[in-house]
Amino acid sequence: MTNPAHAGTTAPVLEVRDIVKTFGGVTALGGVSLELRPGEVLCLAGENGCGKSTLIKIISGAEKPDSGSIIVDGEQFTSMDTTDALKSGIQVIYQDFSLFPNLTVAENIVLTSAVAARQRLFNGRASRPAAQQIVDDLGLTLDLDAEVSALPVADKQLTAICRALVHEARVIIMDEPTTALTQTEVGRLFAIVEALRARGVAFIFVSHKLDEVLALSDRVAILRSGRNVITSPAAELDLRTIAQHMTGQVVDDSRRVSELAPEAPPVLEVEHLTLPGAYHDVSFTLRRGEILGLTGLLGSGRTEIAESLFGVHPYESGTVKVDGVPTRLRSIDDAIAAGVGYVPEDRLTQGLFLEKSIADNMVASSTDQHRTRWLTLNKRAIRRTINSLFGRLRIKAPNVQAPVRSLSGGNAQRVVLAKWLARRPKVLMLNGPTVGVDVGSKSEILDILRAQAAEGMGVIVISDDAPELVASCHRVLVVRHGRVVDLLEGDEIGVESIRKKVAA
Ligand SMILES: Nc1ncnc2c1ncn2[C@@H]1O[C@H](COP(=O)(O)OP(=O)(O)OP(=O)(O)O)[C@@H](O)[C@H]1O
Repeated sequence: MTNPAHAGTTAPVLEVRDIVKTFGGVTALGGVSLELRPGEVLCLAGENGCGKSTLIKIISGAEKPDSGSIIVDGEQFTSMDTTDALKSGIQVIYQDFSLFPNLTVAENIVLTSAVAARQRLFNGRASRPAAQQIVDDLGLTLDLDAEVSALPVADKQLTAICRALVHEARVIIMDEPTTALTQTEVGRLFAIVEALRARGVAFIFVSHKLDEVLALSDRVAILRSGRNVITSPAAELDLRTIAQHMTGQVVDDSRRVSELAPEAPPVLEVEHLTLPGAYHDVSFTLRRGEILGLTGLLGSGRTEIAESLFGVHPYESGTVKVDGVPTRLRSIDDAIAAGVGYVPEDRLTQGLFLEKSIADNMVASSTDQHRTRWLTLNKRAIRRTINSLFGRLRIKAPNVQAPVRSLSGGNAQRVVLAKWLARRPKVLMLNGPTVGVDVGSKSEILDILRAQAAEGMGVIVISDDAPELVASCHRVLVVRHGRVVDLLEGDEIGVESIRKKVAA
């Protein structure tokens, strides 16, 4: 959707010229340029590790470039610090929103501007009128006195947007803004973005959910390996073309599920599983070699079901059999011992040792699977597993010894996936396996799951990404208000049918 009032006619509010940034031997940005006009929405897209976050950090003063310049309203900076960026009206809303959980909404909205103005004493009460004005101005219903820790994710995001506006933001950069939102909340966010751009606020969206951001963006800038590939009006691009520019190759997102052997035995049998307040009377069977989708809106109970099967929040009643053996999953240890694995949604905070190497992280929880028959560590097998997973998951890093902390978000996610694959569980559940992962890698990750299933693993993909479910799942369970309400099979599985069932 273009904004004729602003597009192309006015001077840029932000220009980035020939930015170069290296980390040790890695070139994160090899001379990137961009420009952004008032009221414009630019989507910044590219594969994991192509340099998006590094560019954002440089624009917001969190990192210094090796060379290049940033021009805000005609004023040139060779590098900015965070205060320069704030004063120039550049605001970044990261995925975690960087809010203070124990402060109220009003205090959070006003706090950064107080810090930027170097106020020594912050008066929380005095913050209320300024916060109220912004909230009213946007027509939001946000409880200013609520403590941020108690807010749903969408309201936290709105708080972060209001905070950006206190400081007269002229450019708001949003990192994966729609990841944790329901469709209704995405609609509400986009309406706010539309209202703000009409007032001349410009946006950069960094997102892997391209279909969503395409609907809102004027232009799309694509980076590949730290360089500009193309910047083009959104109306002239479709998802397939974007994927091609991002990866440099044709991406296959078609439905590809193998024929299940008629005699494939069940690997997981769940009957009448109930956890009051979360889900009720859930029954299903997963067969060896099968990829089963578990879908539903955020809050439908889909995650809680998986977490119970992994022993995180044990179920209260019902029965579970793994490989035909009745199993009580009271703890994570029980689940792991039974051969059940779970790749959680919030991967970065769960289960990675950031200071340790990729290799160490990959095999951290699979030493038992890598022993010789004399029970000593089988170093050769470990090396083989590490090198094979490093290659198959195309982890972008100089080598397997690089610390996980130095990886881009999407690449760190692959390490978590590698860690679980190294264990070779009987049942692997993955929550949002490709959230935050670029289109090319998404298709590769689905290929890897297909290959694991073909070797006999039972795979459960918990996801609200309909195309991903269609591409990979033999059957799809739909969960609503804590109950399984539908089971889609064969030809019934399509993007529209899944979306309809989920929203019904
Ligand atoms: N602090 C750092 N030390 C070493 N290398 C780094 C550091 N920060 C980024 N890199 C490297 O720079 C490259 C670009 O990373 P960046 O985080 O900007 O990618 P990205 O496009 O945001 O990826 P994603 O979509 O996965 O978040 C990657 O190869 C990454 O490993």
